[in-house]
Amino acid sequence: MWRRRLGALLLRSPPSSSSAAASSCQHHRHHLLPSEEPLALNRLARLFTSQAGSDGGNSQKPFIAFVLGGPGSGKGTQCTKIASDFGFAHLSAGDLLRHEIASGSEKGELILDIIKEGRIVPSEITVELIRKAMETSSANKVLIDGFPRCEENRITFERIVGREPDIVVFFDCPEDEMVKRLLGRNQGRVDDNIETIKKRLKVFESLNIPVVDYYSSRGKVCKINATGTADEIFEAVRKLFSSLRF
Ligand SMILES: Nc1ncnc2c1ncn2[C@@H]1O[C@H](COP(=O)(O)OP(=O)(O)OP(=O)(O)O)[C@@H](O)[C@H]1O
Ligand SMILES: O=c1ccn([C@@H]2O[C@H](COP(=O)(O)O)[C@@H](O)[C@H]2O)c(=O)[nH]1
Ligand SMILES: [Mg+2]
Repeated sequence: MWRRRLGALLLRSPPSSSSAAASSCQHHRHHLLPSEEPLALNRLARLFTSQAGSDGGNSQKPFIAFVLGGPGSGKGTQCTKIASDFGFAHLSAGDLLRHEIASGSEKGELILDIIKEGRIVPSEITVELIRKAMETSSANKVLIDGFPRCEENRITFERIVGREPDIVVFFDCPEDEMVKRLLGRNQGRVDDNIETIKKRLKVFESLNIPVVDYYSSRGKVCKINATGTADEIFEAVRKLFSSLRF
């Protein structure tokens, strides 16, 4: 009850952005500019949002940002910059799956077949890889890049990890730009060919957008205009992350 009332008190508008790569964000409890925080309220907030454990208060739950956007929208590129400037651990679901393929496991063979087709790997497999990576990293702020891909992914994450993200960053990019970027990526990915790209775009529209809509309805989505250079886009990203309290 207290926490709910406090949450309502803490809602603030994010700063506005006039840059080309602007962001539009919804209200949520982490949008606090330190300069705007009344001290007492800030202290109360920390008291109520910290997850003190048996170690005397050091075991806080990590701040989780899901990073979504179409194939080639620049999620990986921007996550690298966020990790370096804001100290986040960067967990890319696609990279975890490709790592499993490279391990030569039986599961890896199944994953490879699915990725070649641009389809979605069974939720239990991906969530288990993410859960283990989160446990290993023990970071207090985590970017989960390219996940959840569908509602079932989302529900499985929330069930197994027992958390919702604190924020969802959505990179909004036109299809023709995404296709151009993917065809020029040149990293030898089995899914960077026009046939698979078309399938990935369809899966994105039909299964991933509903996840963005779900989190939008929960006030958690910050949409970033993902056109322009990577540095221009990062200016909008930097403004967003600078406004967060984590
Ligand atoms: N703003 C940009 N302008 C032009 N090229 C870009 C931009 N951002 C990233 N790229 C390039 O586009 C390609 C795709 O970018 P990136 O890998 O970051 O996208 P992604 O969203 O992670 O894609 P995927 O979903 O396939 O993993 C890369 O070759 C990257 O260098
Ligand atoms: O949560 C996920 C993430 C990825 N996949 C599969 O991997 C490829 C590549 O993912 P990228 O994020 O583009 O690196 C994707 O097309 C899916 O086939 C997945 O199933 N679940
Ligand atoms: Mg990527």
